[in-house]
Amino acid sequence: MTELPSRRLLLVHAHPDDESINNGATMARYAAEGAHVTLVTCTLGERGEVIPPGLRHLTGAALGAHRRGELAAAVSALGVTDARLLGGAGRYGDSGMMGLADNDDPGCFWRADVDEAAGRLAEVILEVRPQVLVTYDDDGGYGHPDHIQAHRVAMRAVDLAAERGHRIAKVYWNRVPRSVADAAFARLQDELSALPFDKGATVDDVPGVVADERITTTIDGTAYAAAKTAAMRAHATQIEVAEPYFALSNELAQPLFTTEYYELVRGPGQRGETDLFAGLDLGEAS
Ligand SMILES: CC(=O)N[C@H]1[C@@H](O[C@@H]2[C@H](O)[C@H](O)[C@@H](O)[C@H](O)[C@H]2O)O[C@H](CO)[C@@H](O)[C@@H]1O
Ligand SMILES: [Zn+2]
Repeated sequence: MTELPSRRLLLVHAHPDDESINNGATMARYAAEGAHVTLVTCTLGERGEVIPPGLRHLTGAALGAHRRGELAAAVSALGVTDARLLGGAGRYGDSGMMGLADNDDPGCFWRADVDEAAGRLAEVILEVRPQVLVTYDDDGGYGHPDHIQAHRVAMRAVDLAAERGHRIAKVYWNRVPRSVADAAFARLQDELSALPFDKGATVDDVPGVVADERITTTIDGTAYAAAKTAAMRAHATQIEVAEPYFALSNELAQPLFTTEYYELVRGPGQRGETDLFAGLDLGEAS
């Protein structure tokens, strides 16, 4: 088996597009620095809305296949070569927004057995042996069933992998510090009239906003802004970009962050980190 780089990062996401929105600059930076970046996406997003009128004929499996192609283009823009679908393409269906009848589809990710799905993710962990894992908080950032389930499966897989021989040293949740969000939305209100979007989102619409005190790690991805923006543009059915803002199909403008923030929830570390691998002895057998 080919020797993997000494730094190995695993990110677990719900749908194609979440990786670029939440961690595009981080992924591009670590890939450019030679770390091994593995992305696991849990569904194909086949229940998503479609922004471009010319693509609105895409629904169900056809939309899922198209978004799989968007995901491939996005990870290529980020320089990431190891992108996987949990359990293989289509194993877990898009569950739709919380409260919809879609959530009752027996084949959707929200209805998946967490231990079974986590066992599949643990196999990836035992193969790649990452030191760091990134996922959402227990609300999935904004309460979407697939995001909540991705959190649950990821956190369970960390425990299963540890039982089976690989302990992930550091686990982070995606975050945005409130002071940064407040300042960005103040600027957005000033600039909204010049944007191609009807309205602005609010801070409450942004996943993972927490008090500044909970932020442990700041990844300055300014140098990788172009890669992140290109990756977000690749998800054309879901995202419209008007730098330094973007909107989803709800047409609510929100800031496109190229500095990305994290909360360390497991493992050694301290506030003020600027590296997800901070404090790790990467020479140790792992
Ligand atoms: C960013 C994200 O998680 N997108 C999900 C989400 O999509 C939203 C949903 O369609 C909602 O109805 C829209 O108002 C919003 O603009 C969309 O971003 O949920 C989809 C269905 O589960 C999912 O496919 C998409 O990736
Ligand atoms: Zn999502």
